[in-house]
Amino acid sequence: MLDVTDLSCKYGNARILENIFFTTRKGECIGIIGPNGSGKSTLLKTLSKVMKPASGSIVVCGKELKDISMNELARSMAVVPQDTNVDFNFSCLDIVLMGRHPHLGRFAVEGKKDYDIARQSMELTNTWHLKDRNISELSGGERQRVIIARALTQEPSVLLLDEPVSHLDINHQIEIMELIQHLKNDRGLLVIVVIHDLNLAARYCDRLILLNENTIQAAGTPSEVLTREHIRRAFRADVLVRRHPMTGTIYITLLNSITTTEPESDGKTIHLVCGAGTGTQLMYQLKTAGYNLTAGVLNVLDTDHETALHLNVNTIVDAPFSPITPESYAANVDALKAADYVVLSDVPFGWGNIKNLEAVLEVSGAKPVILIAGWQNRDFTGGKAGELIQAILNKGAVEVTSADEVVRKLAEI
Ligand SMILES: Nc1ncnc2c1ncn2[C@@H]1O[C@H](COP(=O)(O)OP(=O)(O)OP(=O)(O)O)[C@@H](O)[C@H]1O
Repeated sequence: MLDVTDLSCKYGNARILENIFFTTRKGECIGIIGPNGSGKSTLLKTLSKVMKPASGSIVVCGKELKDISMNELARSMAVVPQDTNVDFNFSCLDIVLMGRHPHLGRFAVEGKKDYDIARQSMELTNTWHLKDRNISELSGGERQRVIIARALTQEPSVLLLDEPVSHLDINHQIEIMELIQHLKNDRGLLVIVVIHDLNLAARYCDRLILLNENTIQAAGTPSEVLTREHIRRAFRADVLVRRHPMTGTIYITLLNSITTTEPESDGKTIHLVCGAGTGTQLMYQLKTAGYNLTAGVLNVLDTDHETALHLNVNTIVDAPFSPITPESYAANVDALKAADYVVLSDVPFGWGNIKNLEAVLEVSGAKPVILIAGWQNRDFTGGKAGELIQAILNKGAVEVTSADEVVRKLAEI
């Protein structure tokens, strides 16, 4: 529907984009993402013929873009720019009706059909109540929605939007993204949207194009593109990428800007005994502090096991909900012996994981062991776990109360 082959874009001699290839289909939403200055708006301007490409080809609905007149293009493609400021004193309805101009004859005025289409578009974008207001008096979010209504009034088959939700509150953000979903699903529009919010991109876009370093760094489905590694490289940010249990789409949590991460360790190794989510914050903080981390024994599907996978922590695992096997126990003892320090989270102990305490006891006294307080309330073995922890403390383990304190304590050792 809109196919791009070997496109490159320049401002003067400044090379902005090159080697851009992608194809699109009717009824899909493509998100253009990337760090500031990576060329997202430039790409959109080139696709909409506002800017001439330095080289390459853009084909819209089977025809080379360079051979399509602006008026003809406006009948198949509508654009919602990043800056929706309008300096004229037009009513919102007048602005929306301007979307009909490409369809009208040279001297024709809008008729009932045009009004009906404009009204429909304004109702879809929840702006009909603003029809008599002066566009220059609207809030940024209201104006954005009016400009989207104008774009829809063009009855395009391709809709390009440059950061359409940047001025909107979260409710209106979802409203616009759901409108986009409706337009592609029910009207078969191809939507290409520049979007900064990676979570909205993951949720509403079928495919993403990640621009970085003058070209496409990654393209594909949201889960193919929004990996920790891709985000790290493009945005210089450390994130957690997970699948949302309710929406089923992936979501991203920002952890840290990479430039602020200053390792505090000399590459020492810590073996972490944790489980049931008690190790998640610890793993992240210890990794951020620069320690090499191992963990175990964890059950597959335990929250901490998932975190370990995200953070590339070498982990000894057993099957979900299974007690620790002799093989895992032996591997855990080996990992404990190989580590410089041992950290024991405030994990609840039952008969399934009590062997982890026996393993820690085996190395206690030989190396620093730090444990997080709270075990007294988390002993589901009728006192056996408490006895083992007391024995570990008797061998010189240090008890602290938080993950932050673990990091501080380790820095002191
Ligand atoms: N008119 C112009 N003349 C010269 N350089 C420009 C022009 N417009 C943009 N640039 C430069 O081109 C590069 C890409 O800009 P562009 O606006 O396409 O990036 P973007 O990815 O949309 O950024 P943002 O996320 O900040 O909106 C930037 O380095 C920018 O400074």
